[in-house]
Amino acid sequence: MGKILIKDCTIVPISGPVIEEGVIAINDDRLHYVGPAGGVPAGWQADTVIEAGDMVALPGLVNSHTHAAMTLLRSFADDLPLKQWLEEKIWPREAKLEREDIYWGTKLALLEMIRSGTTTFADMYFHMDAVAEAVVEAGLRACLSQGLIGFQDRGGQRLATGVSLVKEWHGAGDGRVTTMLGPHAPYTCPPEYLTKVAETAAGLGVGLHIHLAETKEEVENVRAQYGYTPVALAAKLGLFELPTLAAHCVHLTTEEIALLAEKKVGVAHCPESNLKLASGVAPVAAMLAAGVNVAIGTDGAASNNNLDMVAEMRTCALLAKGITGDPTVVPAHQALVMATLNGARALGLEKEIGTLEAGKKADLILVNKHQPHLMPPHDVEANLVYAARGSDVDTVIVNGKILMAAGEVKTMDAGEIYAQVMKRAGRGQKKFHLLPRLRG
Ligand SMILES: CSC[C@H]1O[C@@H](n2cnc3c(O)ncnc32)[C@H](O)[C@@H]1O
Ligand SMILES: [Zn+2]
Repeated sequence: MGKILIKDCTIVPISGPVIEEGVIAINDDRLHYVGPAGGVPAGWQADTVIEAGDMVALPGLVNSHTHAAMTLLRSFADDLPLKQWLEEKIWPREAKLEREDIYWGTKLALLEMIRSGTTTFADMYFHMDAVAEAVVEAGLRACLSQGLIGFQDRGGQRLATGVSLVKEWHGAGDGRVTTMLGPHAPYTCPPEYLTKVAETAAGLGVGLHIHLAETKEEVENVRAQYGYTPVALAAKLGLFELPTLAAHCVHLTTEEIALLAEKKVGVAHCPESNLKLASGVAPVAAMLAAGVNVAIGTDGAASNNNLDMVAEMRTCALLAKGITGDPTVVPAHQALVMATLNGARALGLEKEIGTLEAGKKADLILVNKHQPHLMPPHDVEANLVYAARGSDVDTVIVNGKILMAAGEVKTMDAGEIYAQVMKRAGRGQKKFHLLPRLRG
């Protein structure tokens, strides 16, 4: 790690106004100084100097809801509604995935995330020890939950696996890995099981990561079966007494929005997945107005179909305007806050990451602004949200370590990952052919 000095960049700290010709000093894993040139203490000597005159620095993006290893199922099942997509395509294929498949699918996801500026993500899937291993190796930060399905007779066994993940991996990778328990959804976890999971999480001192109110059908079915909507059921069972990260929250009443705000539930808004599965459009403007902590997630690459948080920010802002008929909702700064600080808060990490401030962990990205589609920079934040692309990210630093410099990922072998994924993704289905130039 050591000392890194980033010189002459435009800084978007999120916590305050944009700083032109700024300087960022990093000391091991933390930000030592963020501000105008001249503010670095005299005699402070860097081991690495990054000349960043062409760059915009901002906090690393936080993908608040994904299933990383679903990169293996990218373009495997498209143009279907959620229930059919899950029941007829995804779950039968997932049942055949082995631990090593998930490890390599996650590696591919991490490579995609690093290259598009995500430094932290919340993940819910199976074989999460393999995910944790991949995260520790790649250098990213992640909040990991074993996905728990309570129906069938293996709910107890799955919960035990989730508990082991917490005990064995919480704090791993110099604190970069944190954990939660991940009850999948009220339609796959009966109330007694949700209660048991919540009690277990309380005992472990961790939060919950759950899919909630994603489709109209879910709301109607859960209400018909249990007498409560998904949000009301989760509240009644005490889930919201714990830190809860709720993915989607598309179909909500005004009362439920107020409840999510009161209980400080972190909402992972996944606009592109919701659009593609035609699940609906989450009431983001209303949630923000009511004080709900709304973050942004991509969901998995099988429903998005990418993990590009720069694109997701843009979709989030545009969709909120389109659906309300009000162009003033979710302005650029708000979209950036959602993709950084709100994401950090939803994962319980707001004291450590989410803004560029001295004392916080050194998780940041540099975006190359010297490109035709980012000129002129009348408003840097607007350019980042409305004009930038994930591929504009040049440099990624997590916990004070450079993971990507000048577009080159330092901690991963892309050729090996592509070869492994091509071998595993089509197993038992179809054969993929790897071009010679992609072979490891
Ligand atoms: C139990 S591990 C996670 C589980 O969630 C599935 N999944 C992926 N995307 C969605 C979504 O949008 N709604 C509900 N469930 C989803 C994934 O395939 C895994 O089985
Ligand atoms: Zn999901």
